[in-house]
Amino acid sequence: MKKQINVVGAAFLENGKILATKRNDDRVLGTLWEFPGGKIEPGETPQQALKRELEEEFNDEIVVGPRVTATSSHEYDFGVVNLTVYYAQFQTHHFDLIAHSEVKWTTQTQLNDLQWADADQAAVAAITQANLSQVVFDEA
Ligand SMILES: Nc1nc2c([nH]c(=O)n2[C@H]2C[C@H](O)[C@@H](COP(=O)(O)OP(=O)(O)OP(=O)(O)O)O2)c(=O)[nH]1
Repeated sequence: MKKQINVVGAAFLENGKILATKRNDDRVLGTLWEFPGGKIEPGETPQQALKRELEEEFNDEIVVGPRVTATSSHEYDFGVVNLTVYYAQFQTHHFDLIAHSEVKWTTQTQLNDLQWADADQAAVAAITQANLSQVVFDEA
């Protein structure tokens, strides 16, 4: 069986726009757009993993909101990525680009103009169809 890689991503929502990020070129899938985040480590909840990753990648504290849609799996040559995306908001605004080469705040329709990693298709489709004004952040 191929290696299973459990990954969590953040769909940051601000003023009706969603943050799309492009990984540094030297990383796996470096030419594609993704939701910032990374692998869930043993013993972590998805929310804890997301907070840790965003501190590592942007040096920011975040609030994790509801899940965008069900976990979706995609088989790459290096393994199977099981991706879960959550809506999120920034609590701090350092926004240091430590692991990314490009970031873009996009409207729902503009999301479809970007070339996303294969595992992201379901989340992108769900966000495109969502009523973003009804996404609630309990902790915020
Ligand atoms: N963060 C993130 N990763 C994604 C998305 N879509 C997708 O297929 N992936 C893949 C790329 C990677 O294989 C994996 C995430 O792992 P990661 O962000 O820790 O990337 P990495 O392999 O560079 O990390 P590392 O082993 O160097 O610590 O999931 C996405 O939207 N966000």
